[in-house]
Amino acid sequence: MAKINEDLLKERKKCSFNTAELTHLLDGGKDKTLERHSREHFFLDDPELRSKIPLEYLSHKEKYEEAVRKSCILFRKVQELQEAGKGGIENFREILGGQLGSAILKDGNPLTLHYVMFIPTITGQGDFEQQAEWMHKAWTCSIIGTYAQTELGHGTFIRGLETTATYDPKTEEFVLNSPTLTSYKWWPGGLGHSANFAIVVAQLYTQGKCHGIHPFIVQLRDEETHMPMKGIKIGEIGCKLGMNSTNNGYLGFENYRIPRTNLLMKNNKDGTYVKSPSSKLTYGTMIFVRVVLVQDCASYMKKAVTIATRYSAVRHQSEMKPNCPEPQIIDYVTQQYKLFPYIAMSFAFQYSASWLWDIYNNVTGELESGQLENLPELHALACCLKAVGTADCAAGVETLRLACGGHGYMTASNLPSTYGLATAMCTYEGENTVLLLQTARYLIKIWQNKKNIQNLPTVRYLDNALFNNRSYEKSVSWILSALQQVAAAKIDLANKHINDRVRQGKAYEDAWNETSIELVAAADAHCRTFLLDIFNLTVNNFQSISPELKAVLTDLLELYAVHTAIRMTGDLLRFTNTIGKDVEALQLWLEELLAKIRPNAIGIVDSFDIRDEVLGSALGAYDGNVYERLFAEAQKSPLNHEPVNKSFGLYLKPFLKNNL
Ligand SMILES: CCCCC/C=C\C/C=C\C/C=C\C/C=C\C/C=C\CCCCC(=O)SCCNC(=O)CCNC(=O)[C@H](O)C(C)(C)COP(=O)(O)OP(=O)(O)OC[C@H]1O[C@@H](n2cnc3c(N)ncnc32)[C@H](O)[C@@H]1OP(=O)(O)O
Ligand SMILES: Cc1cc2nc3c(=O)[nH]c(=O)nc-3n(C[C@H](O)[C@H](O)[C@H](O)COP(=O)(O)OP(=O)(O)OC[C@H]3O[C@@H](n4cnc5c(N)ncnc54)[C@H](O)[C@@H]3O)c2cc1C
Repeated sequence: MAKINEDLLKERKKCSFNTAELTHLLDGGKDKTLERHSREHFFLDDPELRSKIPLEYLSHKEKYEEAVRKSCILFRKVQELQEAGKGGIENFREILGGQLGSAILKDGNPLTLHYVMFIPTITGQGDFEQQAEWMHKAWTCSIIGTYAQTELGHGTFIRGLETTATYDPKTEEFVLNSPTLTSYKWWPGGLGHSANFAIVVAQLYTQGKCHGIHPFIVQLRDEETHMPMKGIKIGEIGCKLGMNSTNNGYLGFENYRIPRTNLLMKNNKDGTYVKSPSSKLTYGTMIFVRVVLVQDCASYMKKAVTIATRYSAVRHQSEMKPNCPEPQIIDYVTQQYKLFPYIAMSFAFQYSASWLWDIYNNVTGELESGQLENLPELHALACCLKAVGTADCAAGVETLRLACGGHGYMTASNLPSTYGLATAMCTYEGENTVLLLQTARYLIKIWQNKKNIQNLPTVRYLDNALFNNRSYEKSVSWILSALQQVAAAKIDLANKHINDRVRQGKAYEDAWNETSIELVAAADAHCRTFLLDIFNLTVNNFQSISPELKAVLTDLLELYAVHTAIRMTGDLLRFTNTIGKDVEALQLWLEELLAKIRPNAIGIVDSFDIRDEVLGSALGAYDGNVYERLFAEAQKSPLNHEPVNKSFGLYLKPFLKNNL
């Protein structure tokens, strides 16, 4: 084992709590930690899953080929675990998103959509016979699928998709067509050259009538040769900001025929076209992915904040006092302000993600028995948590990269590619503004009709929050109550402005659009009250943890609360009876909390227990040997493999001669 950096050794001695206790708490128990370790060992210690050359130095094509190689091994290994009875959702969570997946495939996995959307859509939308026909092939990976919904012309407005599936009663087939350039499918992961099947979302036509969008199972490529099927035009969409191994593709159809039975029929039981009880049931896979993405936000944030916090303990810079040694940069309070709120935020997102996952499972259970009443609340919550979680995560990763100064800009820090993964989440699975407007739509409806509100756990606070008006106290409960009042006031005001505009003669839709900046802000505030509420409830409910750990979690909870409140200072002053002096008190409380967390900062990020291979960072490794690792990474540059590059003879030398 490498020698541990002296600063980190000192930091670890300062820690006031048992880091293993926090690790177990975060994992859900010691058994779960051991399970995770064994899973990490199974994947990360497999030499086949390592790359010989860092990805950054490969061409676009080579990156893809290496990603396919690794994805196949990953999937084979997941199947081995399933067969050995060691299966479970955690395996998928870890290798598809989260930490293991992004450690092994830093720039994305071209086969992810198979498990994340193809299989869930067959399960959620297929009838019994269809599941019997397709699930075995999909589970055993005899076929690899993707989810082809977005088109060149439409991603958000899916009712506007243009791909057509027209029923031909003579042959009992659907005929798929891409009538325009804008109707080409565009974006689906793995569609370019990896998948041989896809769920294709298309407008269903029977007897000249359009019945709206429906999902179909479509074969794209020959199962033996992988050549595109006749009538299928397919390829990759090209280079992106990040995720360059995910093989996002395009797809067009020319009179491409598929059997009638490939229309997913869970909601059309007798095989003839019957309108489903809610057209939104077709959107179920999107809810599922939004729910799991919130967990990924916590994972990426933990990873980035571990890297930046360890680096900040090792890095020394400037003089705080004349003639004193250069301090660790973690001792600058501005630096603490860049780091510690994101440590706290990781907890907030983990706890809310876990609540959301439970609510999701309850509601999907109800949907199976035809109960739809709780779907709108789930949809509204999943939309805002996905939007706020991914936005905070991307902004957090960028702040943490900046906190690492120049070295944070190196790919060897692993912060740039983590940002690439995080910022993509803000767009895919529903663009964030659009999702916040979905939440706002729900909140406005609730505001206009509060009859049933006490049965709706995520919004029942709105019943009386408008009049909270509590005077300032230094407590989380005061901040929560103030945030709830802000959310209620924002919803109330947006509702009033919509109504005013309608009264002035505007169409409701125009009034909505003119009020939409306020609506987005209302949804954002509502989401932040939920995040704080759940963090607070979770910490308060921990019964059997040590007082030392409880104290640390309380510090983090308070920091999250105060940080949120300070970010919303204008709203507090505007919508609650907070006054200038209270804001000053909040600021002092924030500074007090940063100082309290400072001695435990390294202990807390150590408790995240993220292996060096997962961090993938010269700046964040457990041993803190930052400079040695940066130097070693530089040696991997192909330019350093020869003393003189051929460009010298070709260009530089003649250029230098010409300038003589
Ligand atoms: C087999 C084992 C599997 C295990 C896997 C386990 C774990 C996986 C773990 C980890 C993986 C983690 C992460 C994954 C990692 C990497 C991911 C890599 C790649 C990501 C792939 C990304 C894929 C995509 O992007 S797919 C495309 C997604 N597209 C969108 O999201 C489009 C967004 N647009 C929409 O959703 C809609 O069009 C809209 C904006 C909502 C508008 O729709 P519209 O019909 O116009 O609706 P309208 O506004 O009129 O509202 C009508 C009404 O419906 C309600 N509504 C809307 N949507 C829903 C919904 N989804 N559910 C319920 N209800 C909905 C809406 O509120 C309105 O209601 P009302 O009239 O007001 O009552
Ligand atoms: C990395 C990545 C992977 C993806 N993978 C897949 C995949 O596997 N399968 C798939 O089908 N798709 C996939 N997508 C597509 C993705 O789901 C869409 O890009 C996303 O839903 C956003 O839609 P859009 O591109 O049409 O954006 P647009 O809707 O065109 O957004 C552009 C701007 O318009 C605004 N806007 C649009 N509508 C409204 C509105 N109603 N009100 C207010 N503002 C509005 C948005 O806020 C945004 O600012 C992927 C995308 C990315 C980036």
